[in-house]
Amino acid sequence: MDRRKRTTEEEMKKTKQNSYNGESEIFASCSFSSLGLHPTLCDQLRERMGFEVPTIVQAEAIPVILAGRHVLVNAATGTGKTIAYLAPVINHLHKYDPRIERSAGTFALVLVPTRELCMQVYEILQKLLHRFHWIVPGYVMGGENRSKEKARLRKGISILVATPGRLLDHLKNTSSFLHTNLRWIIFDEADRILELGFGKEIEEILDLLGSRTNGPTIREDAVTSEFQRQNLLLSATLNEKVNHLAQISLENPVTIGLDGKKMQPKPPLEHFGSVEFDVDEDSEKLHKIISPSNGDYKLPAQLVQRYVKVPCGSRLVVLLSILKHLFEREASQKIVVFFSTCDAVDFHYSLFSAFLWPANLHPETEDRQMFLRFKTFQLHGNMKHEDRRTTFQTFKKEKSALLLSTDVAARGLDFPKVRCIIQYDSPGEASEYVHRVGRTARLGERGDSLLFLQPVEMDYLQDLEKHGVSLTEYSLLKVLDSFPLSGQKHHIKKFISLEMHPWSLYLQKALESFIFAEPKMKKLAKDAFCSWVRAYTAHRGELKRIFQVKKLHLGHVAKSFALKDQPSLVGKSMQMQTKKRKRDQKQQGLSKRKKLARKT
Ligand SMILES: Nc1ncnc2c1ncn2[C@@H]1O[C@H](COP(=O)(O)OP(=O)(O)OP(=O)(O)O)[C@@H](O)[C@H]1O
Repeated sequence: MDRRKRTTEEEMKKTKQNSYNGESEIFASCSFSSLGLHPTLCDQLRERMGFEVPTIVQAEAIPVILAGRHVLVNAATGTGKTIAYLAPVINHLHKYDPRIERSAGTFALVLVPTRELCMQVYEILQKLLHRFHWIVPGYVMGGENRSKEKARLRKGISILVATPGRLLDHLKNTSSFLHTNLRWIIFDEADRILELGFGKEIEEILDLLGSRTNGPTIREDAVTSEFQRQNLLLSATLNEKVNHLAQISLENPVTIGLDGKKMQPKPPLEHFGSVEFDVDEDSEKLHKIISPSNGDYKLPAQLVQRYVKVPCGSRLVVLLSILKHLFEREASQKIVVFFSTCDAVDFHYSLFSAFLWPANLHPETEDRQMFLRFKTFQLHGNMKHEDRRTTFQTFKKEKSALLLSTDVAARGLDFPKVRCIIQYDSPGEASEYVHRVGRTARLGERGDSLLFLQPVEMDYLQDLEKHGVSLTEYSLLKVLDSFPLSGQKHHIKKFISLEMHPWSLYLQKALESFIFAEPKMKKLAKDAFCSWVRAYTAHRGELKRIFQVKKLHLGHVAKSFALKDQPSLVGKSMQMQTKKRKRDQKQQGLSKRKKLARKT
């Protein structure tokens, strides 16, 4: 073992002893300077960012990264992974003598899955580099103006944050993009980058940058750095694909946050399709990596996780009632609601922004008031780039607001003070559940999450249990009982069903009348209905067994979009699915009847 390696391991041991002293589950009991960071950078962390001490993941990762090792970090959401990789990179760069210059091009590359995360990391970089003006931060990402990006790359960007598609585009087409000095490649939210289908782009990027550890022979046009390469991979959840990326990009990595988990030998080559590389005994030893499928996901300990069981036809009234209840109970708070499709976000956003209290409920007041009286924002991939950017920035600053979003906001985004996450449409993969709820309860703060499930979807709880995620039931009737009807108090018997609750019936009727009277809303509702059904059929693997469209009553699904009647499902595939569902239902009915006949 060389001296550098030994020192790193000793430092890690020391850090762990310091960190896990029982004082806090989030912060370490050491200082940033004791980790080896330069005093100016420590000042910067304290003065510009307000960070007095490192988090545990930072205390573990920073010395290892400073020592030049490749690293795989698996730590819970909101534990400070961004600083864990940015601080040591900046520390190294600011020490170069002579000082690095813009004209030397890019030294560090941070790859992220979404534009919002790209902006977020870039903004943190700007703050951190305030006193290091010679280290230039920059970003390239989908949706931005290519020629402006080219111009910025030509001038030189020392630390570049990028989404994979756009980066590859510049690597191939921007000849002035200088990366001969590249030393670090960092994959933030590594698993998501791969889930989004960027696997091929990533392999191509690694090849073009000459950074594939033992992949196919490096391409002739690949430019290798004069520096020793150091690659870092980070995520709160890992999967099989990350295993592969780790194998082709990390060399003898130090794993952080994977203690006690089962190590998995390198899988057979054919498993990864396009990738072929030689396996010898040494590399076999080097490339041992976690098998996350066997492990529990890490969730913030203080997060309170609940589920609510709601029949399909009552979903919308329950969502509106819960939101109203939560904001009235605590006026100043932020909530994020996750939906499965862009159309669903559009519909609910328009509805929440326009729906008024029904006129007959408060006849004494002349002006009808908004049903939900808090600022509402929407975020999804079909929005204009500029609108996405504005929403992201504004919601960040708001003290009290609601964000309706697709999974575009599920990863890495750090919206301060989000108090509650509602998963109105279930997330699918358990890892996605973990990231969605990870937008709250960040850095030891309080946080609640609520998962909507239909009675036919309850098995999903078992799927989450397999990953160590367990939820308790939310008591909904109390919330519904708290709404008055025309000034009368309704005395509800405890056993009344949700669908028959007077408040549910009343609100559903009001919503349906509202949608019926507004052609624009009706169109949005229909579109949302169709894409929701399509998304429901797209669940993969094990989850297909739980989320079966044929178990749904499409009339009730329509009700959840405040539609009185079920719209025709446009598109051939949908028509075929409906026919199949009806056929299946008929057959099920027949066999049930047969069974009954046999019994009696
Ligand atoms: N040492 C620190 N002291 C105080 N706050 C910190 C410290 N480090 C990071 N933070 C803050 O903690 C929050 C979470 O950090 P960050 O977004 O890096 O978490 P993460 O682990 O990357 O989360 P995710 O897995 O969701 O991407 C941010 O608001 C960040 O500013």
